[in-house]
Amino acid sequence: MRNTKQKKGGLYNFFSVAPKPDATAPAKTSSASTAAPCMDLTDDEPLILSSSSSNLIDLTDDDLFIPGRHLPSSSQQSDRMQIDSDPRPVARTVDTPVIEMASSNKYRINSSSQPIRTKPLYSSQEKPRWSPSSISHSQSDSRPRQEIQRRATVKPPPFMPNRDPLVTSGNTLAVEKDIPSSPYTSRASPALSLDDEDLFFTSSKSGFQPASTLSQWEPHPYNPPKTTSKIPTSTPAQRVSYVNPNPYGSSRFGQGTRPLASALGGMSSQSSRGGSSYGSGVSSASSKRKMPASFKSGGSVPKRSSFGKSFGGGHHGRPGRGHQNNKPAEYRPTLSNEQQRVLNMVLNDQQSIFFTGSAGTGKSVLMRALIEALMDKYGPDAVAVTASTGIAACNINGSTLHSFSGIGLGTETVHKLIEKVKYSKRACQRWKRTRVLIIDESKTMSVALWRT
Ligand SMILES: Nc1ncnc2c1ncn2[C@@H]1O[C@H](COP(=O)(O)OP(=O)(O)OP(=O)(O)O)[C@@H](O)[C@H]1O
Repeated sequence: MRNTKQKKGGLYNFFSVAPKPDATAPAKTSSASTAAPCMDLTDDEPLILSSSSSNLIDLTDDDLFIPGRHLPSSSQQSDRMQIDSDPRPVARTVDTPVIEMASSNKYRINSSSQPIRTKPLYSSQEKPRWSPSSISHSQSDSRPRQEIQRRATVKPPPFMPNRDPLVTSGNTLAVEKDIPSSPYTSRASPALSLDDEDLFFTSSKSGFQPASTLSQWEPHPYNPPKTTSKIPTSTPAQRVSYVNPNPYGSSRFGQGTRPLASALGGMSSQSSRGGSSYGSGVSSASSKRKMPASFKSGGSVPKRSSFGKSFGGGHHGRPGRGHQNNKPAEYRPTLSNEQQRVLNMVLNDQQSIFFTGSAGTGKSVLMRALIEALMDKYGPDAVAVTASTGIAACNINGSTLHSFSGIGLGTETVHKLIEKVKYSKRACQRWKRTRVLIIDESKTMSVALWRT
């Protein structure tokens, strides 16, 4: 980068910015041009005004390129111009502000010697050299600061997102220096591939930490894994029993745990067969997999058969026989006399009843007591716990009446509904083994369905 020292031989567009002592003495400008510091404006370099050498630099719109005043010196080349339009004394401009302007603000002289200020043009390879830190001001300058700033203001270049951060060198600073690189385009961003078999692991080729070092992995306290394997530990107190994430749902929920089971130890039945509905390459990934130390202690996951039992094997929506519910015991208040009377009517007298009441009268408490007592008496499969809506069914850990009965929407006639139930083998089995049918929130059922 050239400084503002005078050059004997102008190389490019060489402008000597000197004070104008007297308009009537044009010959003196020639000597002033040789004595005064000069400024070199090239195509490649920004305009630099150095204060260390007490150069006179003051670029304003009034000072530049007045036609008729640009007198090419005979001792200089044809493209060497002298500007003597500044009437201010030299002493005033000592320690002028240091202004670094971008190359886009250079001036060009056309054939008619008219100044043309070109717009900032940045090619795809050129880096913008604008920076607000490149503008500084001297304390001894007598001009208002706002004026200096206005003159030194350089319009920043447009944002170019696909460009690399500009590497700074020398005195040139760049506005893109602090722009963070995009993680999608940065070459330094390591590749991270995720699939069901590569949980917690990254490719070693990417330079990431290998998964084998993640021995201290622990689940997030706010999102603990609901399904854990039976991990044999030294003390029985630390043994983690199997927790059913959805003990009241159907067996379909058991499938959702297999990816996690695969991540835990790859011991699920489906992973052992080498097939997975969550992507290919399971067997190859399993061979390369290194489990964290916390999962290396021989954890096993129940197979498909036990899954079916654990996850609500009973199609009535009740917990299956293999279910082990670790939920805390519910609060079971002692039944009142009225509640106990209804309970006796059902259990002892075997009456079909319809009990209702206003909110908070203990209907749900009585319902839970009835279900428990009936299951103890007739067996879990003989008691069908249903509700007219899904939300009500979830509240009592049951299923909807339509789902249990297999009648679909239940809008057909009785004969057609019977044929539909007969067509479903599982529905027929449910009806055959049911001895007690409980329907919660039966008020919301349609009258037509009641009559049916
Ligand atoms: N016999 C009882 N002894 C003590 N508390 C009871 C008894 N029966 C019900 N409760 C309490 O009364 C409250 C309301 O009971 P419950 O939810 O069964 O009423 P509900 O009729 O089902 O209300 P809703 O119709 O709004 O569902 C509950 O907090 C329940 O614990």
